[in-house]
Amino acid sequence: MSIAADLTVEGVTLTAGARQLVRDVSLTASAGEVVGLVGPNGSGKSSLLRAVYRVLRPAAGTVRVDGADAWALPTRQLARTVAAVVQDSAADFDLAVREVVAMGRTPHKRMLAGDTAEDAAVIDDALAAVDADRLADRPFDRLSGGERQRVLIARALAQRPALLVLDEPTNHLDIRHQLDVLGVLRRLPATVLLALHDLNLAAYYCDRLHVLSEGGIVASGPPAEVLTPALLADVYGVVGEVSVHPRTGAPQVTFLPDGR
Ligand SMILES: Nc1ncnc2c1ncn2[C@@H]1O[C@H](COP(=O)(O)OP(=O)(O)OP(=O)(O)O)[C@@H](O)[C@H]1O
Repeated sequence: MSIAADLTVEGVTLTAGARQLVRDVSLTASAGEVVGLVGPNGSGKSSLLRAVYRVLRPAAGTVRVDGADAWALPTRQLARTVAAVVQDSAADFDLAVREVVAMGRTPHKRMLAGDTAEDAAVIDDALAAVDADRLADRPFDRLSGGERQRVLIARALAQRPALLVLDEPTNHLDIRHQLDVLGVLRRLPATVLLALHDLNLAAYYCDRLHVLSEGGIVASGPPAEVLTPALLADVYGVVGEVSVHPRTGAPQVTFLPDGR
């Protein structure tokens, strides 16, 4: 298995009953890239991510991971390759934090095998990466929203995936933990596809962005090419200025709430 996988989404259409959630979407994330999905509420980001981590089967189109049809891979092979951190997962585990993170090792183990020293080290690393080492023995279901989110990210890291898919991973996190988590994702060898609402964080941490609007992709490319005042007006209906931050070199969006 590669350390980082190539993701190719081609012509994907997603439906729920008669409703079309996403239509004819194509996008790529190359090995090792951090690729952001941005767009207004209801534009189809979560739905598209669900098709990639194999929860919502495309009505048309394909999702390929290193060339293989993700929807045809054996479950165990998929779990060794792709990890997901989803929105408001109904993860009410009656488990300690460390046990939740240890679940990330399951795809790599034989049935009923215990944790090896290597598993223990990977779990320790994952906990430390999200500043959750101090939470290791706490019951997961008593954690705060942000603490839970960090533990679920640690579980995904412990899976050592070649493709990591995250839906709003900074949700619930304070600013320091937002920056820390995105920094960790940035440094991973894996390919990362994530939905983000904060355009300044997306601009700083993502190599490329795909902008979704009403179920379709309306712009794709490096943040500096994609995030323009015209796009902010067209897609979000807001007035914003975009400058290059003098120290980070990343595009920085300033919103002008009253259009001034
Ligand atoms: N199972 C479903 N049945 C009907 N409509 C659905 C279903 N799942 C999603 N939708 C609709 O599809 C559209 C896209 O939803 P999705 O959750 O993908 O958007 P999103 O871009 O992730 O939004 P947000 O930024 O609010 O999280 C929305 O209009 C949503 O109401």
